[in-house]
Amino acid sequence: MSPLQYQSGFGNEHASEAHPGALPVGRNSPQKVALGLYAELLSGTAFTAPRAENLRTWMYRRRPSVVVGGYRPLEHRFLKSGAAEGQSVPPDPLRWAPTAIPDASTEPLDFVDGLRTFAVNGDPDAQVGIAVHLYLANRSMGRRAFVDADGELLIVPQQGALRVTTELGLLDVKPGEIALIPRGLVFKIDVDGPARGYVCENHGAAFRLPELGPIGSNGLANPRDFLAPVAAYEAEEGAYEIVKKFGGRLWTAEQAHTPFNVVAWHGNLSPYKYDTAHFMTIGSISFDHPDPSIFTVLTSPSDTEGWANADFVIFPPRWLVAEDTFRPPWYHRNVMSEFMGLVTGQYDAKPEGFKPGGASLHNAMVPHGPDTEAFDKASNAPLVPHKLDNTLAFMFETRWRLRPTEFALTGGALEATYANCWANLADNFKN
Ligand SMILES: O=C(O)Cc1cc(O)ccc1O
Ligand SMILES: [Fe+2]
Repeated sequence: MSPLQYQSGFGNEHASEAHPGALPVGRNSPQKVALGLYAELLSGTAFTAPRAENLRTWMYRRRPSVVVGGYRPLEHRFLKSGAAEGQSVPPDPLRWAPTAIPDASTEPLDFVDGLRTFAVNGDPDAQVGIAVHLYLANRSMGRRAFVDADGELLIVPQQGALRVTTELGLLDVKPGEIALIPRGLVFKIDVDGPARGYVCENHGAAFRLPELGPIGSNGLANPRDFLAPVAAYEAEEGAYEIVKKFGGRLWTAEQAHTPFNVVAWHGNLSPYKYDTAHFMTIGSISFDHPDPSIFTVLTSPSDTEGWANADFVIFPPRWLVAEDTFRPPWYHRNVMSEFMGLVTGQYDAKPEGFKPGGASLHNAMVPHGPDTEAFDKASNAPLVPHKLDNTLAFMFETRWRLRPTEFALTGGALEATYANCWANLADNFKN
């Protein structure tokens, strides 16, 4: 397959047409759209949201989205939303081993079937909070499409490449890259083998790039490295199943034609892919371990400045050069709640116990930090420049306590003995 084409720039007013002349010029809704198309507006923010935050896109398509059969409930045992669907959470640190991707011959799973919610907070009806899911997929969605009215989806592949088909075009996304799918945009995910990864379903304000403050006008995730699709539509005739997440539940409807029938579009509400290898990482060049906010790729603000509904933070390959410094993360308790995953390699605070495809949750005010092995090693390591390489961990950090789901607590991956990783931290006090 030849590489896909993209348009670059986070939040840009993108414009793309798969047929010349399909995009109206100088207006959005002409009396008759060119080429017999219908105009349809997708609004990701209230019409009257401030201009700097306003998100909307105009689509010019072969049939508008109203042409769909009625929705019926669709059961999904493992998909949960909002704090109310979480379990009461113990004030312990929690960690999970990787969940295996089932074999396609015994348990066929597409991206939607394979969603396993691990932790929830907030309430999708109140547009607050997040849900953290794992996905396990061993087959393509094919003629099945998904649309999430409850939130935007930040997808972090850990194993297996994804072909993401959206109303606005195609994205190829592989481990090390992420995809961002706006709330309400129809998409499907096809795979070419077993696939696994993490999803942050964001019920709150759309993810955006963080302010840079004194860092200046460049750095961290640069806007131009976010790639939006170009317009593309499916030519094949035939029906689709449309699965919609709406009010914490799944619904299914039959549509006699493809939802991927947008011939042209323009606007600033679009899906993106982003390669974390392009993240310009900043760190200490003197001493001390800085706060992990320096690794923020995207942030979803809450109504209180600085207290994010969700931050997406990565721990990519980087140099450690700080002098007279304990270089891994410090021991700490945080009012924010920290859900972590590992795409590849090792995480310096937990070199052995935290595995790619696994996860950890350090909820509000739950103490955590380097395990005994990491503490001993880092306390005695020569402080020469050291490259942390071949690694990618990440964190979904949120101001609201994350409640694990029943699946997370009883599905078999929870480590009963996680807290033992600190048990041998001795009292070394000498007076
Ligand atoms: O707990 C963690 O491993 C995440 C984390 C990393 C870091 O460098 C500083 C603080 C923090 O919470
Ligand atoms: Fe932490």
